[in-house]
Parts: sequence; structure tokens; C-alpha cells
Amino acid sequence: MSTIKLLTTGGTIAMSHDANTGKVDRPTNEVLTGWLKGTIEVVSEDVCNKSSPQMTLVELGALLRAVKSSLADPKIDGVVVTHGTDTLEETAYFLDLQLPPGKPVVVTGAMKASNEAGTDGPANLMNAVRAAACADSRSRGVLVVMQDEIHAARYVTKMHTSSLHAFRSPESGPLGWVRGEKAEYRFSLEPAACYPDADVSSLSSVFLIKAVLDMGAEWLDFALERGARGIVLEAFGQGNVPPALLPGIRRAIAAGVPVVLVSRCAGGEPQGTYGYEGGGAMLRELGVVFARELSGPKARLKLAALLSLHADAAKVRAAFERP
Ligand SMILES: NC(=O)C[C@H](N)C(=O)O
Repeated sequence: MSTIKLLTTGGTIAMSHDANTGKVDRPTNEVLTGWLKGTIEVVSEDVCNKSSPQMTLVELGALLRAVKSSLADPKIDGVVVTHGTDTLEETAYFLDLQLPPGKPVVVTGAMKASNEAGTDGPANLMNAVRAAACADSRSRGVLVVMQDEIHAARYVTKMHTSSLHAFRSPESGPLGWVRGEKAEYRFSLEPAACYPDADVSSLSSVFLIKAVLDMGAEWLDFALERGARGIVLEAFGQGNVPPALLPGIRRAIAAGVPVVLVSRCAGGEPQGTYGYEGGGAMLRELGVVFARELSGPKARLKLAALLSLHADAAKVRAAFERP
């Protein structure tokens, strides 16, 4: 029988709904071990007990250490992390960036509290444990299991505020499904670069700025004044911004602050297609780095990881141009 390490961090999967106040609160990770009794060998450890908007680099650091030491234990075949869904995709990608290929690591959560009718927590947890116990889940990067779908941390995103089918991968679709007791994969990903020695502690100095219609360069200037070490720009469509942003982008690049561009669109990759003022072709010429399929929050994590490794402009570009 496989042995899976369950690392709990809180979130709705560990919360209950209070009928008197109508609030979902009071995380208690014990509920998780109760659901799993007798189904598979699971050893659990509470890393923290927070809702996911409250997660910080302190908890992420503790989680990474707990995952690494679990993976190093020869008795452990795979790891499942339970997490609140709001920032689940960031934590899953944070782990993905730093864990080399090997034993499965699966992140899951729930959209409904543990005592709500139709709660998805038990099924999500069961499926995550099954996926982690499956040898075919090895070396696929960190996986996210919600419902019976298996997603890549690199692509998955929370697309709905409350639906049980909130997690989707608009660019790739799920990699596979948990059917019965087994994980079945339909697609494989190109292996992504991994940065085991990275340290994302500079994350707060990597600013994420969203392009909106008729905006000016103030947010870029604000970021530079606040000592930004990197800027991720969530641009329109194929990678275009309002022309008024251009002076701010030029100032950032001249100051040695990398500007990494992602798209506001949930699917597709930004490209240097348009040659007009503010278009992607012009941004490329200015030295803006295009981040392929990553979302803004994930590109921010990757840029912080690269900065911690003292990556220069050429290395930042090369790292974002491949998965
Ligand atoms: N469904 C959830 O887990 C949402 C909750 N606010 C959290 O992220 O902790």
C-alpha cells in the first residue's frame, strides 16, 4: 500500500459553516483526517491553519520545507497539500518552481465548507490522494486536483467565485482525470525549468500592474519610486498597452528593472504582433520580456525566483521564453 503525506494549510476545505451567523469560519484540519480514515495510508501534518488570502511567504516557506522533507522520506510515495482555493494556484506554482521532478505533489481544496450540503472537500481530497499514490503522476510537475480533474500548476486558475467546477486550465485543459482509484493522463507537458535554489523573498518588490483603458504611467513610476526590483505588466490581448505607459516602461528598463509582460486574457500567449504605438512589437523592441502562458501572479513568482538567482536581463528573457 502507498503511503501519502498530507500537509494541511487551512482553507475552506478545513472550515465549517455556522448556521447561526451564516459565516464560513473556524478552520479545523482534523476534519480532513476523519474523511480519509481506512481508505489509504495517510500520514498528516498541519503546516498552518489559515484561509488562503492570509497566506504569506512565512507559511509558503514552511510548506516548502515540509514538502521537501516529506519527499526525502523513503517511506513516503507522494504528497498532498490542502489549501484555500483563493490563492491555491499561486502556492501550487510556487512549489512547482522549486521542486525537481520526482514523487507526485498534488494540491487540492474545496469550494464548500466541510458541513455544507454537497461539499466537495471529501471527494477532492480522496481524488488528490489517489492521484498522489499513482506512479504515473511522477515527474509531471506539481498537480492540482479539483473534482476529478488533474491540472498542471503552471496552467490552472480559479475561474469562478463559487462553482464547484471553479478550477480550469484555459490554455491546456486538464492533463488527466482521476477515474475510480487511478489517475489517468491524456496529455504530457514539456518539462518546465525548475529553480531549487531560488528564494522568492523579494516577492513584495516585484509589482504586478494591470493595464486598463486610458491609463497613464503613474503606477509604473510608483513601483520604481518604491524600489521595485521587477515589474509584471498584465497587458491587453496579444500583449499591447496604452501608449501613455511607454515612458514608464522605458524608465524601468533603463533603470535595470525587468518588465515582464503577460496577457489579461485567460487563454493564449502574448505575442509581439502589433506595430502601433503601445503594440507588442514595439514593446519587444523596448526590451519587454514576454512571459508565454503564465498568469500575472505566477509570472511575479517566477520573476522573484529568477531575481534571487541574480539573473541578468538576458537570463530573465531566456527563462520566460521557455516553460
Ligand atoms: N474555497 C476557499 O477555500 C476560499 C477561501 N476564501 C480560501 O481561500 O481560504
